[in-house]
Amino acid sequence: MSLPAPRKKRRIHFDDDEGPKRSHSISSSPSTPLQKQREQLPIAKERDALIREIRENDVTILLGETGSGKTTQVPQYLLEAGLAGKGMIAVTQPRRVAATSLAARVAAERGVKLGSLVGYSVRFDEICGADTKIKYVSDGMLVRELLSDPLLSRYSVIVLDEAHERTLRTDFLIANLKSIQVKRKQATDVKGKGKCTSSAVNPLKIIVMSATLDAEKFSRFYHNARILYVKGRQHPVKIFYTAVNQTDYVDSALRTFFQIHLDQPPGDVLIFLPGQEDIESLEKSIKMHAKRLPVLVSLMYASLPPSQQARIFSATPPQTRKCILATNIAETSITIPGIKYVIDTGKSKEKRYLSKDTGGGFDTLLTRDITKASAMQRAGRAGREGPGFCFRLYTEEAFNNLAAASEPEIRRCSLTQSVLELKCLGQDLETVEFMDPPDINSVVAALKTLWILGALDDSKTLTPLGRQMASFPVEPYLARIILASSTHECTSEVIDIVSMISSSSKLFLDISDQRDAIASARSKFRHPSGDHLTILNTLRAYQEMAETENKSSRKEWCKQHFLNERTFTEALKIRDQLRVTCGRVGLDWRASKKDSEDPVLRSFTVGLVQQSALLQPDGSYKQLMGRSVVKIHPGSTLADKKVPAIIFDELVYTNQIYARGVSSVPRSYFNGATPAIPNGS
Ligand SMILES: Nc1ncnc2c1ncn2[C@@H]1O[C@H](COP(=O)(O)OP(=O)(O)OP(=O)(O)O)[C@@H](O)[C@H]1O
Repeated sequence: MSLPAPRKKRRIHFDDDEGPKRSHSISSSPSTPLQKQREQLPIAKERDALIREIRENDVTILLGETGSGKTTQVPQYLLEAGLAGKGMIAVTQPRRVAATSLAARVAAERGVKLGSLVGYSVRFDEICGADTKIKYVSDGMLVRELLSDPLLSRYSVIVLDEAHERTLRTDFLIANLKSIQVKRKQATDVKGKGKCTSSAVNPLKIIVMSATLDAEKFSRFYHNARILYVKGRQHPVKIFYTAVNQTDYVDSALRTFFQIHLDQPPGDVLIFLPGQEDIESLEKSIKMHAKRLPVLVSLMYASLPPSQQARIFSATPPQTRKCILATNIAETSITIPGIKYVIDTGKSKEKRYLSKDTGGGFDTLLTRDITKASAMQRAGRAGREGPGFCFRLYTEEAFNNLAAASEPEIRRCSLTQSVLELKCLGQDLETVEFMDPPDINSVVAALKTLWILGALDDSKTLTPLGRQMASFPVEPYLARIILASSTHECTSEVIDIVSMISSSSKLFLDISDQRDAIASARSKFRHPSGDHLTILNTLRAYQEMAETENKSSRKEWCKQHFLNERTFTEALKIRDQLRVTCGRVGLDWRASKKDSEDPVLRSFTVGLVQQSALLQPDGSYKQLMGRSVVKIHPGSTLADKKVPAIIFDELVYTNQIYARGVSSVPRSYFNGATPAIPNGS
């Protein structure tokens, strides 16, 4: 893509185009002790009143501007006031990066080692100890704890942070905490009368927090709970809108970045874009134009490995401006030191369930306009250490027309895992009191999937297999594959592949101008049946090499084969956890076959029966269960091949529907795979 020189041409005009003045400087001094910083936060003035209210009320809804100090301070106030009692304080976060970085910050504020008094727990990673009292936890992890401890008896206080995001897991917790609180209260009353032996008798306090929340709605749900407002923000953020709407938001972001870079005082820049592709394209353009003007570009999106995401928090070298290109995963909760300028494209990707009626039957990501709540959260990432500036790449009128808040995930995402989790708790999605009830079609689709996987019987009752599936920290279909591998005696191989699939980073690096070199470097791993066994071959080759080679040779080996080493390291950690879970459910993960091709593919077919397609006479592939015609993704080892039947990990919806992570299987594998599957096509 050729781009105009950003400075001279097509300057973007903002409504107040004087822009931030050069005289602005960041006010906080690096030598300021953390304690002093704490005392200066707006919430500090309200500390005593807050504690009093929380002590008196079972549920508190707390609203305060971004950066006012809710997330880092409230848990510490609770601890200092003795409200944790003998239990712990959990603070939920919709995103893992927020949970890990907040725990590190609060541990530093208290002068303790991370994992002692303050810890965190996110999927596949936990740093906590016996003396942990404040635990930052992803909402998904707290849901998992619920499965083994239905009264969450280890916690005295649960803080639901960033509740406005209304993730499926947060909604799940909002609903369950309401009934848990009643049960624990009853237990306390009974114990008071000397009749109870339960240890989970301490009452539970619930605190719901956000900067952008429909507080009245939450209050009504929790029996008119008390709403508290923390006034004020620590530093101002000046907002600029474009004079006219921008059609190409990547190009506009590029030009706005250089307007800041060339004209404005030091300070790092955070740019919000919808997805990885836009981020990579903007990264290239910035690097191309910034040759003589030092810019350090860092990236932040969900599929980047956690260790790489963490780089955005590292210090900016002197005389350099850091520019972080992020999706909405950097939108809430986190403080990125140095950020003074935010550029908001006004777009994000939103997960949506495409129903079978529209040719789907799967979750997909669609680029959409953000909401007012998101715009405010994005602006709030500036102005955390000093005055900040937010450049919105849309007009003020467009902002006024944005929806106030996004539709809750429960109304737009696949519910399969949630239904399974509720079943394990003895509940039904249809009968649980949610803040917003789910769409009945999504409930039916989830029940059907679980029945096909064998997690539910004909009367929608949880089967022993379903309970085993819920024990695994992966999607139900992957858990089903692992359990099927026990029958086919290939659990070792299957867990290897499932771990690689579950890793958050892409294994195969794709560099468009080196396609031939890539194909030849990786040809030795290629398995004729497709991607699943190719992944296994690649992992085996990596492990064999890693046994004898040092760190730098391993890195070189990965580079030569265009592979992402982080995928291997992350997958090996995930594998450890899956092996432990196998042990817990009585499965021998060491089970392995010499010739594993057939058993592995049979196991995968059991879990992927809904993610399969059959070759049609016209050469296209049609979903076995569903109406979509799908194409094999160009990145697959089976791209352009015609095989009678395929199974795949996921569907990607662009201008076509692509199947990704594809293997070829004989049609006969589907016979009897489930009672609902028709024979052949
Ligand atoms: N990692 C960090 N490095 C430097 N300062 C930090 C860090 N974390 C927090 N702070 C400081 O503490 C302030 C309060 O942060 P906190 O996350 O508690 O605010 P909040 O009210 O929860 O905001 P939000 O709603 O945006 O999450 C920040 O504005 C910043 O000044």
